[in-house]
Amino acid sequence: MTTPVSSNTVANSDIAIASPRFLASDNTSGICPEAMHYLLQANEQDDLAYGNDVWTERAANHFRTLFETDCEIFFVFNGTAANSLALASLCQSYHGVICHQLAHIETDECGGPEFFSNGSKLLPVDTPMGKLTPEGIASVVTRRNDIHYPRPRVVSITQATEVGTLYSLDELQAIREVADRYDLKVHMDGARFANACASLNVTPAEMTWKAGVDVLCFSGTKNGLAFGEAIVFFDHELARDFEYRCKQAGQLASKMRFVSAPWLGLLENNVWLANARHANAMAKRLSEGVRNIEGVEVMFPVQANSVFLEVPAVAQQYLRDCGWTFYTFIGEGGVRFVCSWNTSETLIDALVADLRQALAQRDQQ
Ligand SMILES: Cc1ncc(COP(=O)(O)O)c(C=O)c1O
Ligand SMILES: C[C@H](O)[C@H](N)C(=O)O
Repeated sequence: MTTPVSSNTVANSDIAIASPRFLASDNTSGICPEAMHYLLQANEQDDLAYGNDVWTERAANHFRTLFETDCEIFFVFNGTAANSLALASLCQSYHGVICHQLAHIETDECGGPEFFSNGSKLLPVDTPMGKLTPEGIASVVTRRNDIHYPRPRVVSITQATEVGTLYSLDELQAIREVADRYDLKVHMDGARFANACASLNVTPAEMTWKAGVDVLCFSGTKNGLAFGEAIVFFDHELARDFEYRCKQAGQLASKMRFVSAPWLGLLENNVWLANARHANAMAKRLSEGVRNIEGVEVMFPVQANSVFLEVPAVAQQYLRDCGWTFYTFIGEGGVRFVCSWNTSETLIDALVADLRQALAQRDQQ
């Protein structure tokens, strides 16, 4: 494999050095200007600590307007904390949490949900497209009813899923119906909630409490914040004492205003939606750009901002040599690219060109 001649390689002495290009995750993006504006605004003067500041109240009230209901909001640092603490508030240690086998809580949170719930067991299900189904949920609940097996208590769904697919409102409703049948709570990992709303063109209320979701973990990190996730409880009883759980877990920031205020940058003027729409559009551009590249396959329907591609190993190395960063350990293998609020058309077109070059070179070998 000769040294790549991608546009991204800069001749430097006798070797070409590719500057890194980031599409491995929406976690690599920067802070969007609107969020930065409020971060600086919150820095203009001192304020009360531990969430008692005016910015945290403003942001929480904005969420209640956005979700069209009197929900309870808690701001934490990252998604693993959000999911782990939310799940811990929904079940006891002897309960089980039904999730997809590709769920982030199962694959990428290092046992956080089990740890913070003092032992609630994740009960993974293998169903198509990274999505739980009513039948899959029922199969877990009815699998056993003896005292030796944890009692299923929660259904955890990820919207958009870890493989970039979406639950329709009807599918969410069907999951709510099976949850009611078996007395289960519904948790939504909304790491890419904004992308799902944008793609389905539905309101946050329609995709949560109106579809029977009890608690949502809404990621700001992946939508343009430096960090920060909002845990949104639609059932006040489930939120009882949750602030103590956050404090004990080290998730109560003393200068909470710097976590909450940037959310105003996303929530005002629906910047969260515009950021998500852009990321989704870039994912679509990528998936359409590679459609006619012989040897590259799109593994899942591109319904949000993630694109999973089957790419031959030698071509993967070519991409790495061109400076592309991507993960291969998520989902069912393949190469994952995730687009963000700031992903440019130029970057996407450069990736498509490098992929085309990679496969052309492979075919010449
Ligand atoms: C589906 C999903 N859920 C939750 C998270 C939260 O993870 P983190 O703790 O890295 O913020 C991520 C991370 O990107 C994710 O992809
Ligand atoms: C690597 C990890 O899964 C992270 N949540 C991501 O999606 O990039």
